[in-house]
Amino acid sequence: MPKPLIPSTPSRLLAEQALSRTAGAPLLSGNAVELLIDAAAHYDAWLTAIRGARQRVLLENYIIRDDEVGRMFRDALVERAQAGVFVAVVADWVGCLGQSRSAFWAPLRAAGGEVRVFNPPQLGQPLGWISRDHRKLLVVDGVLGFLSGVCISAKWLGDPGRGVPPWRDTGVALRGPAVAELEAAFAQSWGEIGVALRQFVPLPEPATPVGNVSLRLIATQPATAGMYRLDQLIAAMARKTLWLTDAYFVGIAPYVQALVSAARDDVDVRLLVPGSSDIPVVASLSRSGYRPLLKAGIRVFEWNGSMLHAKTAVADGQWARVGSSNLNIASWLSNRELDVAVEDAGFAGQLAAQYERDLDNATEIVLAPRRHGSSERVRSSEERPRVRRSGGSSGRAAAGALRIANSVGAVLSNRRVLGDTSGGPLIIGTLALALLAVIAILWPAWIGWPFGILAGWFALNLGIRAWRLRGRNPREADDD
Ligand SMILES: O=P(O)(O)OC[C@H](O)CO
Repeated sequence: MPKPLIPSTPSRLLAEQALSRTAGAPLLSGNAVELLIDAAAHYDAWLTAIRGARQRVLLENYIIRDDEVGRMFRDALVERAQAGVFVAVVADWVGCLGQSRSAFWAPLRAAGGEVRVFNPPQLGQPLGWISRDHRKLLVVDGVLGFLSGVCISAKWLGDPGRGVPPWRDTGVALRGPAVAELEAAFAQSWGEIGVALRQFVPLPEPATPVGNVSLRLIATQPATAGMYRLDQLIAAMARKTLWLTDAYFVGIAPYVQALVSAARDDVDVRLLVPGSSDIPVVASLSRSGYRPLLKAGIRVFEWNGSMLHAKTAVADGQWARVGSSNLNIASWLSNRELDVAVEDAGFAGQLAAQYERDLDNATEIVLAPRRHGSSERVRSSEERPRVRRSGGSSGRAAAGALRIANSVGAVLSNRRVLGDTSGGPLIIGTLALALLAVIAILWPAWIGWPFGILAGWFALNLGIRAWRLRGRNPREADDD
């Protein structure tokens, strides 16, 4: 019997306080939680919920693609809007870039539905595009809610015709008090883009709780870092096991250190990542971070299917996290994300069992001794099956760029000890800077022009921002 992650009173009260403050989210009891595995199960559950909506449908997703899946959702929303149901959709501008155009939503708007696009590029915010709405959320009638890693695109279903299996992804269906929090999270995104969400007639409280699961709903906004701090805290609190799954792992030093410390305390720490990613550059950056994990005794596995897109964690068979947050700096610090942290042995057990099933289709990465030379090399523990994958695109490259900058910055400022793991990003950084140096010496105008244009662009944006803020009192300006 594993020791529980959160022990009995009074340590429990202290642990709860730490978890609530860190996550910025209270513990909500009386919920029902259902685990959803892979996109087909999600799309079935989501479409059934939408088609059964009687009063309101709130949908927020990073990617909604104009393909057979996207159109199925749009048509279901149109049908509900025509029947008088309030339908509101938030889609992310970067996530949907090249996936769906404004015209895709014309039938829904014509039916009375409302669609808002999160954070398109705008003057006055030259770096504003970095912050994305990465949530995957659906709430129907204020009683049934979903959050997940799954976007709305046929890509998640694979391509049976070409032998591409479906992507591995994870989400949950929620009933109970958590659903009001989901609506509040949606209302916050909605209100950020335009006029606030209308008030709905409150539904009568069910006479008895719909379930007995306690959880925290963590709806992060840029720089609140609730999920980052919670991930660190869980690594510090785990006593027996910490099993992580992530699509775009780009470990930064403080988090890697938290995992290393847990492993050194004999916690069974495992990390499952894609073997074949839709964003190969991020996979390479993930790999370049394996060595310190392996050296500390953390077990790393690469999934052998088409693409592993899930973002989950399970600790000590007691605590489980599911949602949209990847283990990288883009998710932790600059996006709007939505995750649920469940404190329930039954649910955590289900997620742990799924983890073990996933490992059956994964290859362990190990440190193997070299024949000549001193250091060990990172390699697969076995011959791997070749799997076809479908293509993809994403802003997670920004996390990769940050990792390169992090490693190069560490060398230049001498501010942390670099393990031999930083070699990959350092080589990329070295080549990029050497290229820049050659261009600057031989063709200075090639550097001068872009620099001049960039400086001018920033000046223009800052000027516009200053102009908009003129005459406002400092408190209003702070709120902006
Ligand atoms: O950002 P994620 O983790 O939702 O991944 C979306 C990818 O861009 C899919 O190609």
